[in-house]
Parts: sequence; structure tokens; C-alpha cells
Amino acid sequence: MGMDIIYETYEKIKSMEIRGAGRIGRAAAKALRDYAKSITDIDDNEFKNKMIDAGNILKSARPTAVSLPNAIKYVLNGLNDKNPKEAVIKKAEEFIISSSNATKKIGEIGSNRIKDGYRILTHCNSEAALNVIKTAHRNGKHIKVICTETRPRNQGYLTAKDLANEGIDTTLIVDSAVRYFIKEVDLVVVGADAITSNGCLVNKIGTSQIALIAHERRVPFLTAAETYKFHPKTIVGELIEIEERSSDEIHVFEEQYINKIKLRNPAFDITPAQYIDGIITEIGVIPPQGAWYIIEKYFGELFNE
Ligand SMILES: O=P(O)(O)OC[C@H]1O[C@H](OP(=O)(O)O)[C@H](O)[C@@H]1O
Repeated sequence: MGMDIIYETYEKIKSMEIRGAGRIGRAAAKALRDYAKSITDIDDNEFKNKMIDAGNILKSARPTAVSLPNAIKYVLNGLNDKNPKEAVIKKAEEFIISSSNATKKIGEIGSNRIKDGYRILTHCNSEAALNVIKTAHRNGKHIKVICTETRPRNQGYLTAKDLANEGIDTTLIVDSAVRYFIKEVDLVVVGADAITSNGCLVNKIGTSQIALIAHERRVPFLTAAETYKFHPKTIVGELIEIEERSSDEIHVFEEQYINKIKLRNPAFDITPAQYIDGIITEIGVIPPQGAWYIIEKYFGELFNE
């Protein structure tokens, strides 16, 4: 096994075979755990160097979702322990369990914001946002959900199938139809790839247009974000890199147009804090202005780095 597990996971995250901010964080933690287990007969220093290299490879798979570096940082904190191998394995297990528990807790907390009869709009395919919706449904609330296709990779199809399998009344629309349908929506719930220290949301491309439309119509806009989706380095002014994916994902033209038409494919956009009514975390619903507090509480040690 050895480094193979790291490269395999790197490839799966990069190609989006494993996708979704929470899932890529857990996949990285699992890969680091299994890699640590496979390393034998070397001294602690060599072990540390190997683990740091592995973490850097995994981190480079995708640049935007902060769950990936946050998960890796959490696991590799174990390297400071007097028994680094055991500590890294334990930290990886801890991250995997606490991340899954956080998405469940978000489901419970967020579902309190959904009333019987609500029509909800969601975008892309977020485990955390879907837990909010599915928990409301499982608690007996009669809800209807509109989900967007989410071009170019159409993660909305995954969302629509998941909701339909739950027995939820589900409608799939094209991304550009959100303003047309907003009059039929009581609440927007989306996921998060990162939350900045000033309460902005980085999420799937198209999210900010939806937030603007919801704001215009005074439809509440919520994002579901585990605390490890908050970006520690934004507190010291670092900007989040927006991933630009291959134009092959949107390529529709014949050969003769290839050099004549430019294609751009940013995967994420930024929703300003003023369009966000609440961030559903596993410790409660916070206003976007509370982002600084979450980063200071959970990632405070980074200030000393
Ligand atoms: O962690 P959970 O809530 O599952 O997903 C959060 C976000 O991750 C996804 O990104 P992509 O499809 O990997 O690019 C979407 O942007 C989604 O909102």
C-alpha cells in the first residue's frame, strides 16, 4: 500500500470521484490514517516528514474547500505527540467521527427552521444542507424541494435522486430558472465549501446569484456549514483561491471554434455576508458576523504560527 493510498485519494478528489467539502476532508483523514498504519520500521523524524509530504500532496488536490486543509491539519497535529504514529491514527479517527456527527447535528438544528408546508430551494449537492431537509421530512413536516441542475457537473441530479428516494416532493430546474421560481420558495438552504472571517460564503458557482434573488424577494437564505468549513487563514487576510476547472467540462463546440471561443469554468463563487440570514453549524445557528468568533475559538492556535 504505502504512498499508493495517498496518490489514489489525491486522484479521486481531483477528478471529483470523491466530492463534497465534508467528504473530501474525511477521505483525506482516512488516507492519512491508512498511510500512517502502513509505515513501519522508521524513526519518528522520518515518519513525521513522510506524513507532512503526504498531507501536502492531498492538500493540493483541490484548492477551495477549506475542509481539506483543516482535516489534514487536525490529523497532522498528532505529529507533535510523543507517540506520533498512534496519535495521527487516533486524530484521523476522531476527525472522521466528529465530521459525520457534525453533519447529523446540523440536520437536527437546521430542521427547526423548516415549518410544515415549506417549499425549499437548494443548489448543488451538499450533505449538510440535505441533512437539514431530510431531517425535517423525517420529523413529519410536509415539504417540497426545488433543486437546481448545477451546471456544468450537474450535482443537482444527485440531490434530486437522493430527495426522491426519501419520498420528498422534488422538482429539478435549470440554474437560470431560480428567479422564475423564487415566488414558490419559503427558504433557501445550501452547503458551504468555506466561510471567511467576515462571514462570506464560498460555495458552488451560482450560489451568489441565488442569494441575491432570495434577498430581493426577502426569502431567508441559510448555509449549512460544519465548524471545519470556517477558513482560519482569512482572519490574517489570506484570500481563498477559487478553483477554475477544465473547460472540457463545458466544451460544446465543434473543432473549428476551439481557438475562437474562450471558455471559463470557475467552480465556486462568493456570497457576501449581507445576503446570508444564518449559518447552521453543529454548535448552533450563527449570524455571518459570528464567523470571526468560530475561527478564533476553533483555530485560535493558528495565530501563533
Ligand atoms: O460538505 P457538503 O455539505 O457535502 O458539501 C459542500 C459543498 O461541496 C460541494 O462542492 P463540490 O461538488 O465538491 O465541488 C458543493 O459546493 C457543496 O455545496
